[in-house]
Amino acid sequence: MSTDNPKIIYTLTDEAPLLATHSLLPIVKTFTAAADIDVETSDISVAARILGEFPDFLTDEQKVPDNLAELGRLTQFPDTNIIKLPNISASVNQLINTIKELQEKGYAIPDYPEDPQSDEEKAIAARYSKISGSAVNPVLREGNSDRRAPPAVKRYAQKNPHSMAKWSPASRTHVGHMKHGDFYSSEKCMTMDKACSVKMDLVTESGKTIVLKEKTDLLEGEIIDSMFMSAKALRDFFEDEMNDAKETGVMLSLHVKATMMKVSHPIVFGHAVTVFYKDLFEKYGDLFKKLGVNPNNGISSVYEKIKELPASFREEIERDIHACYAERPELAMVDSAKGISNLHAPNDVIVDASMPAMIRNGGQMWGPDGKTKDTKALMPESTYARIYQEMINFCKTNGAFDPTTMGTVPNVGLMAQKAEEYGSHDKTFEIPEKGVARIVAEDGTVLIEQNVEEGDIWRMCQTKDAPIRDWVKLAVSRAKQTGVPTIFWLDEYRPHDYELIKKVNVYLKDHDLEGCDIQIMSPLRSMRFSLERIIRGKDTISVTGNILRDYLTDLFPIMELGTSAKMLSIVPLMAGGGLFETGAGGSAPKHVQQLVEENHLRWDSLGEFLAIAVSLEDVGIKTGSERAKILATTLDDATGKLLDNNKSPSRRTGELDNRGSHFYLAMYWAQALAAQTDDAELAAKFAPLAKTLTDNEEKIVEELNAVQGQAVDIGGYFQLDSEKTTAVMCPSATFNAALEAARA
Ligand SMILES: NC(=O)C1=CN([C@@H]2O[C@H](COP(=O)(O)OP(=O)(O)OC[C@H]3O[C@@H](n4cnc5c(N)ncnc54)[C@H](OP(=O)(O)O)[C@@H]3O)[C@@H](O)[C@H]2O)C=CC1
Ligand SMILES: O=C(O)CCC(=O)C(=O)O
Ligand SMILES: [Mg+2]
Repeated sequence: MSTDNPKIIYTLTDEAPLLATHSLLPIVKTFTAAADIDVETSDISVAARILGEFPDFLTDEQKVPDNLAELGRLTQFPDTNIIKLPNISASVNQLINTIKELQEKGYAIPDYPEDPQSDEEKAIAARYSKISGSAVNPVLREGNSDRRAPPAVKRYAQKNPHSMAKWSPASRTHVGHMKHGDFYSSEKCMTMDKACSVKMDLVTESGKTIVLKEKTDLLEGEIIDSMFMSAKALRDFFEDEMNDAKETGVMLSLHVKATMMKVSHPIVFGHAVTVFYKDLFEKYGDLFKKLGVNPNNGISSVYEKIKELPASFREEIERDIHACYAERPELAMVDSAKGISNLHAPNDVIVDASMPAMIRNGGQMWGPDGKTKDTKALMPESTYARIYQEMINFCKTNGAFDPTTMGTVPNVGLMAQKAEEYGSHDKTFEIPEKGVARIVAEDGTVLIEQNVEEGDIWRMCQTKDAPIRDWVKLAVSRAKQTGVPTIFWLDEYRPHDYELIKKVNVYLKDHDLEGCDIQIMSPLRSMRFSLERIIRGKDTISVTGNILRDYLTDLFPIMELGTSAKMLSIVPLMAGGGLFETGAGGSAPKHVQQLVEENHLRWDSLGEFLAIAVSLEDVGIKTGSERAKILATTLDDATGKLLDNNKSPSRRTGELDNRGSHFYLAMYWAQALAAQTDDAELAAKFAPLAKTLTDNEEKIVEELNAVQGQAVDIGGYFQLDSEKTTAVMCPSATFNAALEAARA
């Protein structure tokens, strides 16, 4: 059904946010209906994206539309309003598990070809690669990023500080990064003086020319980068760092973003695995190849593939795995109780969340014995790793941050039109043989070339001019609105940043900068500057490229607020629409586990509350709907009250959880609407709901909490049974009836 009503598209995603949606959406729809706003859903879960990609394998009843493509199309229209929840950026392991679940449910989709040989297998692998990794965000993020802690949230954190472990000046924790042979060392860059198309090829030492990417169209003013990571330098780095950790007795951890950097980082992860377990891979190299072990998927791939061997042989290999631990340093664990280490699977430790969690924890991670310890945090690429070392140094000198007094560091991030690393996935290659990697223009001119060796990871990134202009504009507007010093984190010694700096200096002149304090500093100086201010309670806006956007919008919120889930995360689309993201974190797989085992969901939907409010405000501004504006302000009031009254979810089973916090939001929202005087009809409409919820508060909370403690069935992991999940997520008959009555 389509109406002329303003429309908000609410995405259905994965894991904890999808569970929370089953409870929150009926509430939201009850309220938006009063302002004649349609809230439509769009399923972009990893399962739905797989089904959308393979209609030719499905029955007519099973077919689903390609929702992501449709949303991508809609980002180009000014009246588009999308609320985007975090979704799984699937590693190969996650993709395979999703496929398996769907096949078991009767969808005849093809197996994932782990080692595609035939043309048919290669075609299927290419179709699956569209779904793997960070496949959603780059499509929807047709605008730059504005992430910040709203004042009410910041005040709440200052009054109710989360725990912060102590930092000792004697902490041995440090970052290990490459000093040569990484992307930083090899980066070359140029700005296009006219539009053209380029080819990426490799001229091998043996005289062949291998075309790696036939055609990439470039616009005038676009910045392109070429860079490679030397496989040899990377392996030497891992070997040296592992030996150092062993000799000095410090625990080892690896921090990559194999989901978002979906081509390069799984390879980096794979090298870490084969270097750490080098005796194992030397001994069983041929067998592992035959079995299809892929170290890029972690040591879990070995365990998975040896399952098919006779028990005695399998046990021998398992003994050899264990023998490696005697030679190597202790490994940081993801789940020490289950013996799952940092090298188990690449999606288990994701740098943007894992480094802040470690820093918040006094620089410590969990060891195999379940105790927390200092760690050597390996993050091979030095481009961005050094900012973490700067923060670690700061904590060693100044102690842990104090959430009650610290300032805030919001972020304005460049990411539109697949800026920087976002656009590199189809331009990243593992070099098949030694030669010269080249970016060549149509007329045959070689624009950039570099000498590479077999196994090196070579990539090209693109950053278009219009997004850069838009990013500078967004930074200036935040600087003006806040009066806060605004720092561009750009490294003039890095070729890419050098080109960006030239543009930033030009585009800043398009704006009236009266009263603004805007500076450009290297990422290290920017970090230091922001930290010196933050401990004095002062705020500093960070304006960064795409990767630092990702890193900083978990790093600072986790120190300031305890989690990045509480961030306001707006993407003003360049075509005029709005993409309202919820929080800055991910889909919290551990929360699903707790729900399934104990029927308690500790997911905090604060990010959703904030996003819905700005989405409604946007509808109000764009359509002139006063009711939408009232819904937005009353929702913000309700959110503030929820925080003040401590009605956020508890981590502990038996206490108020996600569902209970949604009840309180509904009650406070209805009360605020009933109390407002701008629209008497709206007030009258919500008065009965406000009364019913207020009168039945105790009963509803009791109904919501009583169900906890037992295992529940939601009918799947990647594809939920909607009915079963709704039953689990909406267990209060009294609350359900009240909402239904309000909708009638
Ligand atoms: N925007 C997006 O679409 C993003 C998607 N992802 C995807 O999310 C998945 C998991 O990523 P991961 O790196 O583990 O990061 P997550 O942010 O999902 O998890 C890290 C931890 O942060 C805490 N957390 C995150 N969100 C909330 C919330 N709303 N309420 C309460 N606590 C929260 C949880 O801590 P605790 O366990 O202590 O409660 C959680 O375990 C991956 O598949 C990744 O690809 C990741 C980042 C962004
Ligand atoms: O796209 C992704 O995989 C993750 C994105 C992310 O972590 C972020 O935007 O903060
Ligand atoms: Mg992130």
